[in-house]
Amino acid sequence: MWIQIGKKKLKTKKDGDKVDLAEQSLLNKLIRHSLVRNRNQVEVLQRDPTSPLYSVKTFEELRLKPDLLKGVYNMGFNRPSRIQENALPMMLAQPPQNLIAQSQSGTGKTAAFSLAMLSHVNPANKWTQCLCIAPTYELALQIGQVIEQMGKYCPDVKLAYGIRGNRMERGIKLQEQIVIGTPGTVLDWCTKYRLIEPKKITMFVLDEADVMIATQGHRDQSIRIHRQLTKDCQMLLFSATFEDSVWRFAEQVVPDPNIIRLKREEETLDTIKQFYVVCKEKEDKFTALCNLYGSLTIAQAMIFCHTRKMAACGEMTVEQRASVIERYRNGKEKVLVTTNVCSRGIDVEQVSLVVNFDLPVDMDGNADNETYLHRIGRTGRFGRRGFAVNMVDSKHSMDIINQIEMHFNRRITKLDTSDLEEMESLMS
Ligand SMILES: Nc1ncnc2c1ncn2[C@@H]1O[C@H](COP(=O)(O)OP(=O)(O)OP(=O)(O)O)[C@@H](O)[C@H]1O
Repeated sequence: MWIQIGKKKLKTKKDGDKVDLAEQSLLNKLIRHSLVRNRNQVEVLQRDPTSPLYSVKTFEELRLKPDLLKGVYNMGFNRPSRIQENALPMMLAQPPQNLIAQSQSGTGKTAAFSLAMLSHVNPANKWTQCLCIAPTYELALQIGQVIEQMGKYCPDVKLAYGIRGNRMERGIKLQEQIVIGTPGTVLDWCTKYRLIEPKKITMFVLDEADVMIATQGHRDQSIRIHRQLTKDCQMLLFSATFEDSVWRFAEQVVPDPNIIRLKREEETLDTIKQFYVVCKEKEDKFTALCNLYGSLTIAQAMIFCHTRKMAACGEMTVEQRASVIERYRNGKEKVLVTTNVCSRGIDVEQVSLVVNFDLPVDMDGNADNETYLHRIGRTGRFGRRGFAVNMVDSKHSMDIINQIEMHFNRRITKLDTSDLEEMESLMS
């Protein structure tokens, strides 16, 4: 496979499919180099008052503990983003305050609530104090990795993963102060296995809170966990999207919350350029994809399909799926073909292209605007540039593009993938 970086064209694999380590290392260096350029872009955005990455405060001014400050700087963060600057003081206030918070994809929500949990726990107490639940196994794993990285200099704070396959001995209470997991397993840990004492939980975080509320299975399990907590337990709900009905429900469930909410026109990121390609037949979508690859410098891409069969991940176990994502995260795979299971939260900074091979639709065949936003948000992470390309192969899919444009009041530009010059100028 050939990959183009700037004017350089590099072969990633030698004949016989063996990776040349020196070549690979040079490749990684060049990829990193292009990311360094992007980092400067982040600096610029963080000083632009209209950017969601903008903040007036430093991490020091957010009064983080020294060990956490070390962790944050060790991750390469210089300044907080807007959501971090606004949400952290609310999450750390005394007496504790509830929060429902919305911020665009890739603007540092995970980092914000991870910092809140790490700041909140008392490491001397050897029982679970913070519970965080997320909709998928891979997202729970990813959040756990962020907490581990950030908490690198807090050796007494421990974390347990409440995910499928992580078997624990029944009845023996966990000593880990933080548990991150999916709702089904965490519920089992609270009720069936009694590993967690729900009355001792003082911070409860729902990531991707809208989907946790709107999807029936998740909602029932989350509510059952919530019912066992005390009334004083602090509740923190985060997502990039909240449909109106979901927002109303959240406000009913969360007592007296602080609220951080975006206006509809603020939900999309300017750094992600959105296009659609008209394809006469289904097969044309493959040609369009090849053309995109032929003319773009794509570090990594994510391609979304409707069905697991189409994405060829139907037969995978959650562990297999997680290991594929890990390979992708480490740059060992350049393309991830997936269904909606990876539409939310997955954070891989090198993703420069998202393709909606099949457009996101709801049960009634209408545009699923929230899923659309989460899918395209897999690129353009923390101020980076990204491209989102939608394949349109019918009148119905054109209608969906129009619905999405109207919903976010954003233009999605037509792209002719057979016209290389036009592509270059539009996508530069
Ligand atoms: N203050 C910061 N400075 C630099 N990078 C940051 C900062 N905060 C977060 N990041 C990085 O930005 C990327 C996106 O952050 P994160 O995953 O927390 O976003 P998110 O808002 O939770 O995204 P999503 O809506 O997709 O779940 C991550 O790679 C993270 O390490």
